[in-house]
Amino acid sequence: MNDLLSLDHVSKRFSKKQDLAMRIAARLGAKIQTQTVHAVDDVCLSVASREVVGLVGESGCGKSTLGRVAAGIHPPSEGQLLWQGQPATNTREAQLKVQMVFQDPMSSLNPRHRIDRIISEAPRFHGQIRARDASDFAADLLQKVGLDPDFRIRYPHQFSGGQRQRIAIARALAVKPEIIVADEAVSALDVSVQAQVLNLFMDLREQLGLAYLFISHDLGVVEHIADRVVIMYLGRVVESAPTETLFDNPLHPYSQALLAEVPRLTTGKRRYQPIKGEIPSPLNPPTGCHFHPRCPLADGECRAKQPPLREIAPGHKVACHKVAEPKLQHGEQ
Ligand SMILES: Nc1ncnc2c1ncn2[C@@H]1O[C@H](COP(=O)(O)OP(=O)(O)OP(=O)(O)O)[C@@H](O)[C@H]1O
Repeated sequence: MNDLLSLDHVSKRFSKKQDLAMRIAARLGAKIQTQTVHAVDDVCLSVASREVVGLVGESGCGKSTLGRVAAGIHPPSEGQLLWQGQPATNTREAQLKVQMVFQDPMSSLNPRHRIDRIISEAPRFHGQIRARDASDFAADLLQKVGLDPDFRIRYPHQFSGGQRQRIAIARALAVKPEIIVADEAVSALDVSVQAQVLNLFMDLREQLGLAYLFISHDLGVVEHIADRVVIMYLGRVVESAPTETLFDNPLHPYSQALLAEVPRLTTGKRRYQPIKGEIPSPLNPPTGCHFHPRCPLADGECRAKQPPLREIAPGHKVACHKVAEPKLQHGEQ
């Protein structure tokens, strides 16, 4: 498959906001050290045409930040974005090719604007449609996402959560993207509505040839929708594999622990130990392998050395000192 979007050794750091006490102390002349949050740390990730990549990990591991970097909302602190192999940051077209759908459509849809304005705003701004075509344009997109075209004259508060998420999807589609970054896009919806919106994502993939970076903490949803799964832990990718491979044979102790938390998924499969302890602070990440303080296999090497992400089978990459190198077949280099 040809990669559309690639994140090449991308890191994203934030300066931690100072709380009130720190700001007052700073005003009084105290020397306050700025703390740095290592939200995303040296991540390589790609999304191919029509591919659904599931991005999974506990809260705070950097999924949303990575999604925002992929969608061009946050510039990376290090590394770069490539669109079809070319640096993407300078071309407006490349930025429009990746659109984002968020968890809470109520806060991302302007409550004072009519739906036709919300949907047509970006393509009008970018000169893709004329003002007089905006209403028909919105009606057409509403139909594409399974809503009544007459809804275009209504306001966001007049819709249910599932309908608002469809409107957010229509707005994302308005600039003709090739990749949608869906950030916990079904997490706030009831289970039956979740299934409908997931089906809509899959229908749009068929109809429009879309690819997705699908961010979710819900492994059940990811198993259902993704072709490939990327597991993040404290800003780094720890494992990446085709979905079936990852669910049948997770290799990283963190991936195994995540799967152990979903009983339905482990039925009839190998049993793994659930994860213990809290995710450490990205302000002061552990040395070596970030997962070592919670890992049952950790030893001195894990505490001292960061494991590289190695390809141990075609398409299956893992960053763990304890996963053995694959044995070379006779005649292989
Ligand atoms: N704008 C920001 N300024 C400072 N710190 C931030 C900012 N955005 C995210 N962070 C921090 O970066 C880390 C990763 O956050 P992020 O939201 O990307 O994780 P996540 O895996 O998506 O978690 P969640 O599922 O809870 O959203 C967290 O420690 C978070 O507090």
